[in-house]
This record gives sequence, structure tokens and C-alpha cells, in this order.
Amino acid sequence: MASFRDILGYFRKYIAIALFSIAASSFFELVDLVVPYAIGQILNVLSNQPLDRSLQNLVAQVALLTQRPEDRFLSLGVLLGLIFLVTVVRAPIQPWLSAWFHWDIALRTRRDHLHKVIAKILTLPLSFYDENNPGRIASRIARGIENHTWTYPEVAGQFIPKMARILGIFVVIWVIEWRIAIAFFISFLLILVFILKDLNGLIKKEEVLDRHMENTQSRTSEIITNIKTVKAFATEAYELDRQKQRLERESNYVIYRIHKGYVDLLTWQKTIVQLSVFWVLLFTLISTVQGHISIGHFITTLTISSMAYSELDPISQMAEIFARRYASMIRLHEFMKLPAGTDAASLLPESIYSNPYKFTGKVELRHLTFGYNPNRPILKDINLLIEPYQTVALVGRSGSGKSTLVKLLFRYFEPNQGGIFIDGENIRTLDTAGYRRRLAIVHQEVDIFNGTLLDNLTYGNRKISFEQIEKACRIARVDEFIHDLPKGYNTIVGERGVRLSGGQRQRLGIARALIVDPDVLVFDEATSSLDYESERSIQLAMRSIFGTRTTIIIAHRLSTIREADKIVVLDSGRVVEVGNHDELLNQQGIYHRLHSLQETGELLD
Ligand SMILES: Nc1ncnc2c1ncn2[C@@H]1O[C@H](COP(=O)(O)OP(=O)(O)OP(=O)(O)O)[C@@H](O)[C@H]1O
Repeated sequence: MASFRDILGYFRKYIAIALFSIAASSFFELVDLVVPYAIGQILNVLSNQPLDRSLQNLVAQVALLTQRPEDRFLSLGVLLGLIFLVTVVRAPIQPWLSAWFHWDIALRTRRDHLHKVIAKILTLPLSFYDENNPGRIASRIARGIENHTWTYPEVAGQFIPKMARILGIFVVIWVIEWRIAIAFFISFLLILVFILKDLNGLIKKEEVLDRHMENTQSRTSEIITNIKTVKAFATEAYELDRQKQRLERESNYVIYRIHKGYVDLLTWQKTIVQLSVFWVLLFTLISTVQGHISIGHFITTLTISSMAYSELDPISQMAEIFARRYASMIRLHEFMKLPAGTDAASLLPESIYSNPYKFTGKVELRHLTFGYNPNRPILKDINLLIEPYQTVALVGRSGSGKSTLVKLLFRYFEPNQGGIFIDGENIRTLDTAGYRRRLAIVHQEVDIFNGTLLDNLTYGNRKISFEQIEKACRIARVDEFIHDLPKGYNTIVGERGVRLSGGQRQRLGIARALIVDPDVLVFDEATSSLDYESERSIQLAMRSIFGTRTTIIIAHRLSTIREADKIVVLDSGRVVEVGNHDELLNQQGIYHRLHSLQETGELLD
């Protein structure tokens, strides 16, 4: 379980400047106490009572320096000078020594923290993203970061300095009359213990609320992502009702469990504070009547003790706000502590790869066994040799493990037994990022980033020449539609730009993969969602790639893979047939059945 220390850890880098600025803020809070003290002393001067000894010394020094008589006017002048110094002179200095640094540290830490969050997003295993949707993750990050940023200036710039002021007040009262100081101290201790005890319970409730809110936001994000399905199935009313119930539950929890808790706390706090003020007034009055303290000290004690009690409201409000935020900060910290996936690539800049890998493209699977749950293997003892430049197709029923095999090839998951070897080397022993740079994949759904077509094409390789880009576009038949785009290569595509059709996206995906010039190229069901014409165009593009590098194709449509050198049929996670198209047809096995089904639409027994 993460703790408060973990949250503090994010500020460790700025510890020196943080201590300095907190000390400065605390100093200014203490300096404020000079004003009520000086006013008390002015009262003493006006009522012909003596000044405190230290002040008498100060006045004597000033009289000596200025060659003036030590009278009431000089005393008043010194006291006014003191007030001027701690109010007017300090005013322009204070913000630069406190507020400036508190926000500077908060904003720098925010930047560092976000940097780490992005690194974490990039290195978490794929399984995390299978289990948590983007809305849930984004909500957790946004709330955590926001609360982290806002909390620091409040704690460093207000909470701690105000506590220092209260301590200062205690010392001043102690100097004036220790009995009053003890009464003051007891009342304060009572209030603080009371606040802290209640807040502890509230923090736990805030954590539950945080989870509720995350669930609601996660569903909202799902609605946005799946809006077409929601509309098509006319489930708008259902979704609205479901979210309404969630919001209802959330707000009931906030109102009756949390908000009520804070109001209860406030009620008690206000009552105890007023009792304490009265208690100190009583003590001070008794001390004055008995002649233990002067009128000036009576005024000073009352003023500064009510200053202390008036600080209790902002302090408890800050403690309350902190409690509200604490849960989300802790949850962000727990996110930061999630272990990186075994598939995490190095985040070192590309420029350090002075010696990039280069493979012939010979891929070998040896006794490969894997299950997302190790007790339920999806791939079982797979042995397969793919020679350099060969084109190998993976076919099999849905769920037979084709995509899983490709995920292992890309090292998104580690095999439970056996391994994958490239040019004889186990891919586990290679640098993940360096290895992946030698592979490329064209998914069924090609991701488009918001930016120009050129940006999207060169996503995997920014250093390529324009001639090579054009060549890749010719092979992938991107050139067939590029002239229809308003600004050719510079057309903005994606979220805020021109929408590309399914076939166009596929061709962009192929060109993007070719631009990387991979040693192994994978097509993951690249044509299964396309119309006949687009499919033809992509098949032609793929055909011109066959033989130029090792190519692995996962295909449901068998027409795509007739020309593959090797067709591997998977069934329930095992390789059941291997051969080329003609050989497999002659075997009259699963491939033959699948082929007949696609050719005639009838299933042969
Ligand atoms: N991230 C995952 N976590 C747990 N199980 C998974 C995960 N991805 C896939 N599976 C399971 O693994 C099995 C094989 O899935 P896989 O996607 O590899 O099959 P496939 O042959 O590619 O299927 P299709 O042709 O339908 O895409 C399926 O039973 C599936 O439910």
C-alpha cells in the first residue's frame, strides 16, 4: 500500500529549494505577529505603562544613534517603524520568496510526473490495456496529476507556515503568561486530534468514491468509443439510465457518507473553537485583573490567540481538501508502481542504436507453448521453420491461436515453454526495441495518427528519403488514391483530417510497414474486412512484396494465400497441416474443408 512518504518522494529532486521556500513562508507568518505585539506596546505607551525590556533596550539604542531624548514620541516612532518594516517593506519581497517557489516546484514536479506517467503508459504490458479501458486510465491519471499539482502550494505555502504561526503564537503567549499558554495549547491539541481522527475515516471513503467515479468515466468513454453500436442497437435510453443510476449512487455516497462527514466535522470544530476562544478570554482577563499582565499584554494575547483560532478554519479546510485529494494521489502512485511488462521496449532515444540488428529473416519456433493463463495453453508445442524470404500463411478456425502466435513473435508475451529464434538467436536474448524495429505488421484495423499522410507513412522510420517513400507507396498502391487527396502527401488525415476508407487505410498500413524495410513482415487478416475491389488491390500489393523478405500472413480468405510457399494450419493451438496450397488440397484435411467452404459455400464432410 502506498503511503504519504511515496507522494513526498515526487518532490525529492527539489528538496533544498522546497525547504528554503517553506522556511521563508513560515518566517513571514511569524513576522506578522510583530503587529499585534507592537500595538499592545503602543497601548502601554499611551496608558503610561512601561515597554517590555527588550523594546526599552531597542529604544535606548535608537536614542543613542539619533541623539534624541528617550521619550514616548521616540518609543512610538520605533514601534511604528517596526510595523512599517514587517508590513509595507516585506510586501513586495514575500511573493518572490514564497509563492514563486511553491508554484515553480509544483509545476516542475507536474512536468516530471507526467513524463514518468507517459513512460509508464509506454511500458505497461498489453494485458493491462486488455483489462483497463482508456477512459479508466485517463481518468486515474488526470485526477491524480491535478490533485498532486494543486496540493503542493497549499501544503508548502499555507498549511506548514500556518502551523508555524500557531507555534509562534504559543511561544509569544508563553512569554507573556505561561498559564494562558497552557490553556491555549490544550485547546489546540484537542481540536487537531479531533480533526485528524475524523479525516482518517473520510480519506477511506474518498477512496471508495474515487473508484465509483472511475467506473462511471470508464463507461462514458466506452459509450463514446462504441457510439456506432449504441446507436445501431438503439440502446441510448438504456445507456443513459445505467449512467444515471451510477451517478445517483455516486452522489448519494458523496452527500450522505462524505459531505455529511465534513459538515459534522465542521460543526464540532466550530463549537470547540468558540469554547476555546472564550476559555482563553477568561484566563487572560483573570490574569489582568490579578495584575499578572499589563493592558497591552491583555490586548496582545487576545489578538494573537484569536489570530491562531481564526487560522484553524483555513487549516482544517486545507486538511479536508487534502483528504479529498489524497486517495487519487495514492491511486496514481499505485499506477506508477505497476510493473513494466516483460515486453517493455527500452525508452532510450533511437540515436543510441548505432549498431541496429539486421536479420536474414529465418524464423524458427521450437516447442512453443503458451497460454494467457498458463494453465490453459492456447498454443501447444508448436514447431515451425520459416526460411528467409519465404511467405508463410497461418490459417485455422477463429480462436485457433494465429494472432497469439504473432503476439509472441513481437514479444508482447513470453512463451511458457520453448522459444522463438531469429537467425538462430532466441528473441528473448535480444534488445526488445532493436528487435522489433526489424519487424513490421499490418493490422486489420490500421491505426491512423492525427497528422499528415506523410507523418503517418514515416511513423516507423523518419529518416527515409522521399524517393523511397514514393517507391513504397507505389508497391502498396497508395499512389492510386494519393492524387485524390487535397494536398497529396501533406493532407491531414485522421481525427481532425480527411477520413480514409478501409482499403486506403490498409494500403497506408502496408506502405508504412515497407518504409521500415523490415526483415519480417506480418499481415494480420489484412483483407478480411474489405470489398472485392479493395481486396484485389491489396492482394496485388502483397503479391509484389512476396519474396522480397520473410512474410507471414494470417488470412481468413484463402484466396490471399494461394501463392504462399508454406501454409500452416492451426487447430486448437496445434499445427495440424503444413504444405503449399496444392499439397494441402491433396491431403483432404482441414485446409481442404476450409477451401471448399469458401469456394462453394458448402461444408464438405
Ligand atoms: N489478451 C487475451 N487474454 C486472454 N485470452 C486471450 C487474449 N487474446 C486472445 N485470447 C484467447 O486466445 C485464443 C486464441 O485467440 P487468437 O486471437 O490468437 O485466435 P485467432 O486464431 O487469431 O482468432 P481469429 O481468427 O478469430 O482472430 C482465443 O480463445 C481467445 O479467446
